[in-house]
Amino acid sequence: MKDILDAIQSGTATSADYAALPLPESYRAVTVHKDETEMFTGLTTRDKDPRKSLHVDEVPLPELGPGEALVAVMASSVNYNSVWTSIFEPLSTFGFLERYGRLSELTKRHDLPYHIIGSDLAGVVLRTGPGVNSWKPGDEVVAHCLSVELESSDGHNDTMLDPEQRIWGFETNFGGLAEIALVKSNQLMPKPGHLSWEEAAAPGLVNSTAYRQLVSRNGAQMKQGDNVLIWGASGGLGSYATQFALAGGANPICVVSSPAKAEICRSMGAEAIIDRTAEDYKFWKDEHNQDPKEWKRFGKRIRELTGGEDVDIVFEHPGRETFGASVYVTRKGGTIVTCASTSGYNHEYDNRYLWMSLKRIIGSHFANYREAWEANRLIAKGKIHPTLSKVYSLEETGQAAYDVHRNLHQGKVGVLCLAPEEGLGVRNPEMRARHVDAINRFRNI
Ligand SMILES: C/C=C/C(=O)SCCNC(=O)CCNC(=O)[C@H](O)C(C)(C)COP(=O)(O)OP(=O)(O)OC[C@H]1O[C@@H](n2cnc3c(N)ncnc32)[C@H](O)[C@@H]1OP(=O)(O)O
Ligand SMILES: NC(=O)C1=CN([C@@H]2O[C@H](COP(=O)(O)OP(=O)(O)OC[C@H]3O[C@@H](n4cnc5c(N)ncnc54)[C@H](OP(=O)(O)O)[C@@H]3O)[C@@H](O)[C@H]2O)C=CC1
Repeated sequence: MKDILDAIQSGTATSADYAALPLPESYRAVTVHKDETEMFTGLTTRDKDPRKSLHVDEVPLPELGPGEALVAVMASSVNYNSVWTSIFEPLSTFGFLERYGRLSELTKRHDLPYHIIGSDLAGVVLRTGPGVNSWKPGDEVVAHCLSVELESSDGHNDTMLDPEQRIWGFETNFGGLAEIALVKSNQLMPKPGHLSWEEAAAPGLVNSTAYRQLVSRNGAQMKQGDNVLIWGASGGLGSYATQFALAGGANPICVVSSPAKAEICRSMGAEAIIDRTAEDYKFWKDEHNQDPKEWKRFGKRIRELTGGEDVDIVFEHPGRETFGASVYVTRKGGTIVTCASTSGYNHEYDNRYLWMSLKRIIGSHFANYREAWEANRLIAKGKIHPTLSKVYSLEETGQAAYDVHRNLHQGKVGVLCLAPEEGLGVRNPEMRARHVDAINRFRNI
C-alpha cells in the first residue's frame, strides 16, 4: 500500500508505473458484520450508535471482473445511506448482498459475512478489467454510486430504471470507505482538478441526487423564478439543492434548524430562510394526528418571505414529519419531489389539497449515468462547490456517521482513506484560487 501511496504522491508516476505496481492481498475497510445485525434490537432509532456497529477491518482484495476497476481511494465521504446500514434500518443491507449474489457467478463475490460500505470516492485507478478502454491505471477519478447491469431494455432510456439497479456501497459490497474500492468502470468520472481529494469525494452522491430531483427533466424541471422550498437546506442534499436553485435563477426558501445553519444559507446567497426550531412548527399533534393549522402557519411564513407567493417545488426528504405540510404549501399545479423519508416512510397528507389543486408528487432516486456526469461537470467547472465541513480519519468513520445520524454536522462530512492529510491532490491551483472562499464556506462551522 505504501508503494501505491508513494506513486500517487510523486505526481510523476506513469500509467505503466501504476500497472507494474503489485497489488496488496488485503486492505483496510469500514465494515458492518453480518453476525451483528441484531445488535440494536429493542433500541430506538436515535439510540442505535454507528460507533458500535462500524468496524475497520483488514479485508481480502476482491477479484477484478470484466468492465470493472480497482481504485486506490484517497478520500471518501459519509452519506446517510451508510448511517442506515450502520443501524440496520429499514433493513439489514446483507439481504441486498445475498440477492445480488444470486445473480451470477461474478456477483457472488458481493455476498460476504461483512459489508464494506461507502458510496463516494476520490482516488486513482489501479487496475481495469477486460473490456475497459476509457480508463487506465493512474487516472485520477471520482466515482458515482449507480451500479447497473444494463441487460434489460428497461434501463436504456434512463439507467435508474434498470431492474438490476443498485447503489454501490449500500446494495453492493466493496464500497468507498476503504483504502481500495471495486467499481464498474462506467461509475468513473474525472476528478475535478481544483479540488483536494476530500473535497472531490464530498459532492458525488448528494450532488447527483439533488441534480436529478430538482434540475433534470426526470425530476422537478426547476426553471428561472421558481420558488423552491428546500428542507434541510444546509445538509447533505440541501446544500446542493440550494446551490442549484441559486445558480438556476430560482428563489430558494431554505428551511434549517439553527441560526448557524441559517447563516450558512445566507452566505450561499439565499435570502428567504426559515429556522424551524425558532418558529417551533408542530405539524403532528400526536403520533397519529397532524395539525393543519400548523401547515397554514408555515404557509403564511413562506408567503411573507416570497411577497405572497406559494412554492412551485418542494425538495422533500424528511418524510413523515414534513410531508403533509409540504403537500399543503405547494402552489396549484406545483410539484413535491421526494427522494427519502428520514423521519419515517409512511407518509400522510390530505389528498384533497393534491388533487383539487392539481399538484404532483414525483419520486426520485439518485441519478442516471448522464445526470451524475452532468452534476460532476458542474463541480469541475466551479459552478457548484463542495460543502465539506469536517474531515475524519478512516478509523473515526463511526464517529463521523454518528455525527450525521444525530444531525450534529453541516453540509458533508469527509473521510481520509489513503490520503495522509487534508489538502492534497489539487492539480489546478489557479482555478482553486478563484473559488477558494466558496469551496471553504462550510469548513469548521
Ligand atoms: C443514493 C442514496 C440513497 C439513499 O440514501 S435512499 C435511503 C436508504 N434506502 C432505503 O431506506 C431503502 C431500503 N430498501 C428497502 O426498504 C427495500 O429494498 C424496498 C422497500 C425498497 C423494497 O423491498 P423488497 O422487499 O425488495 O421489495 P418487494 O417488492 O416488497 O419484494 C420483492 C418481491 O416482491 C415481488 N414483487 C414486486 N412487485 C410486485 C407486485 N407489483 N406484485 C407482486 N409481487 C411483486 C418481487 O418480484 C420480489 O419477488 P421475489 O422475492 O420472489 O424475487
Ligand atoms: N434516494 C436517494 O437517492 C437519496 C436519498 N437520501 C436520503 O435523504 C435523506 C437526507 O440525506 P442528507 O441530506 O444527505 O442528510 P443530512 O442529514 O446531511 O441532511 C438532512 C437535513 O434534513 C433536515 N431534517 C432532518 N430531519 C428532519 C425533520 N424531521 N424535519 C425537518 N427537517 C429535517 C436536517 O436539517 P435541519 O436540522 O437544518 O433542518 C438535516 O440536516 C436521508 O434519509 C438519505 O438516506 C440521500 C441521498 C440520496
